Amino acid sequence: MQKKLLENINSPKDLRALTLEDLPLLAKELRQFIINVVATKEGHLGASLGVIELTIALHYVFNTPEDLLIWDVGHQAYGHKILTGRKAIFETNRQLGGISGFPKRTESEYDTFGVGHSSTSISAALGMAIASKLKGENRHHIAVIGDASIASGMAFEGLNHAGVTNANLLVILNDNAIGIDPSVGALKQYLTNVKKGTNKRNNIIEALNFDYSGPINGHDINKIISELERLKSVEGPKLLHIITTKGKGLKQAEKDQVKYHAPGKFNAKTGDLLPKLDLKQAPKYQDVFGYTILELAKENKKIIGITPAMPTGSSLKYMMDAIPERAFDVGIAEQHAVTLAAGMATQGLIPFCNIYSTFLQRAYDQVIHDVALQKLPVIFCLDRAGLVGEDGATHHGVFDLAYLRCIPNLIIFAPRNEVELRHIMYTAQLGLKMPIAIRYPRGRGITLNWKQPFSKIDIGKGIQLKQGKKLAVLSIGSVAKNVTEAIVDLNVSHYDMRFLKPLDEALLHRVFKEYHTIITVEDSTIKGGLGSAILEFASEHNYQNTIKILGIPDDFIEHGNVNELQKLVGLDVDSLTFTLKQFL
Ligand SMILES: Cc1ncc(C[n+]2csc(CCOP(=O)(O)OP(=O)(O)O)c2C)c(N)n1
Ligand SMILES: CC(=O)[C@@H](O)[C@H](O)COP(=O)(O)O
Ligand SMILES: [Mg+2]
Repeated sequence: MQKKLLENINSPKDLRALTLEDLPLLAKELRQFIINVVATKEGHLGASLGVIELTIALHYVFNTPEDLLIWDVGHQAYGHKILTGRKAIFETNRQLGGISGFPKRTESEYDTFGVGHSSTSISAALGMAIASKLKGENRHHIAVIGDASIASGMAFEGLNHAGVTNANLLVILNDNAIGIDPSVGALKQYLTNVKKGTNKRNNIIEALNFDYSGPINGHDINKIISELERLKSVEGPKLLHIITTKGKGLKQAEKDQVKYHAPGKFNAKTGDLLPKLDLKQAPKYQDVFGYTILELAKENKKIIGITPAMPTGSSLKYMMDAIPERAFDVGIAEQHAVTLAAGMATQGLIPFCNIYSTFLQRAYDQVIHDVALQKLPVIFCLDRAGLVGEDGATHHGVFDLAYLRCIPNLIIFAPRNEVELRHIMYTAQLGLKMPIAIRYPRGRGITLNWKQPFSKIDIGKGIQLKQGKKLAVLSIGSVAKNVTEAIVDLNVSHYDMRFLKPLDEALLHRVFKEYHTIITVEDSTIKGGLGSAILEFASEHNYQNTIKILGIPDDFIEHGNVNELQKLVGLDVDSLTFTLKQFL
């Protein structure tokens, strides 16, 4: 009978008791374990399958958690979670109340740093290494970072600093030549040349004062272990370059690496994706963006599309395929994406800069300093706004309304459905004299016949969706759908504000005069968003109405599916009905 290894491993101590000869079998079991769970529970797949050997080797060679291991982004850390005491609860991955899909400090002492947004690992590991030195503690600090993530500005900042320290820092560059979509940029070309052996003499890592080793085969567990053992005694900053295959061990995942980054449910035995029910469904917002920008760009030659590393996720891919000279994937470089768009806008181009709401947080200064301050008409399309679901606290797009509202010269719009998204994209490219941020949610909308003729939206105008007597509900964005359902049997008015900025003050004066009670609803933090704007309006105009703000509480919201999370924060249909009834 074949030995079973994984079932007896509850911590890296158990792993270290195995012989070197055992490790390939363990790798096989660990891979299968991940495949089996992700096939039914969903999650990120390819990245974890690609680092199975590395994960085992790291916990085998280093004395974790005493030695500090940091996974960049963390979507590749499933093997790490399973080997560090979370095997039995791995089935709860990304589910409400279950473990997080990313390393999280409160979850395990092996998760030394909370991650989710990319390219933070080198800075964090360097910080820890400097701290260890100052405290007189002798330990290793290891950052594992992918080829797409290391191309980000923040990773370079970390490397640049580390190179003038003698910190005990090991950076492992996991090079699989792909991010979510194929990696881009000159660094990718450079790494390809290193792999081919044509660039050995001109090593930018060594130029940054790092001890460089590699590239080595990241699936050869013995080789990695012996290299890690050697590096343990090398002083100062060092970088090990390993070559891996994303999705390693599952044929389809190796072949279609984009799809199997996070494939949804699939057959664990065959690897085939489970067929989706062939229902007539409303489109995903991202697709409405993708098809609409392409449609507009065919007519308006000034339109440019920009995405920082999310061509598939944002659906800018459609334009990249059709008009490659005017659609750019700039890699994981949100700051650059924004300022690039600003530069283009100075020259009369019309850039649509599509960034997930959560990732725009990284380019906040660029939005203020490079775009709004200069009143440059960049069109920001903020996808994945609101609660995104299973990715959880690191990825919810719930701060955008608050962090954007305080910026002068910026129009802020949230479509309540896909048709409104189309119309505002059309409106924005007609020649706004200032920037606009359009924020819309993850997932599908509500309109089957979404491809309606374009029509211009009046900037700063809200609309009334329902007339009632007892109170007024003001909502913004796609949460309007929940409000509409929640008030079917209630005698209340409902207004879609559409614009957070400029506010429709004429509409608000009418509402404040007609209704004593006003309830605001937004799928964004209640600190600083629509509700706050309405309170400010009331205060400025000395209105004494009762105002209740509904939205995301002042807390970080965990992972779970969107319906569960909406319930948790009181934004689902039943909760809204219940709350509104209290005010009738
Ligand atoms: C700041 C930021 N931008 C974008 C993302 C979305 N994202 C998650 S993983 C990923 C690709 C990472 O590629 P790489 O570093 O090569 O790791 P791999 O998936 O290949 O292991 C991207 C773009 C993110 N997590 N953080
Ligand atoms: C790890 C990461 O940041 C991405 O893979 C993210 O999970 C993508 O989110 P979407 O599935 O919403 O595109
Ligand atoms: Mg990669």
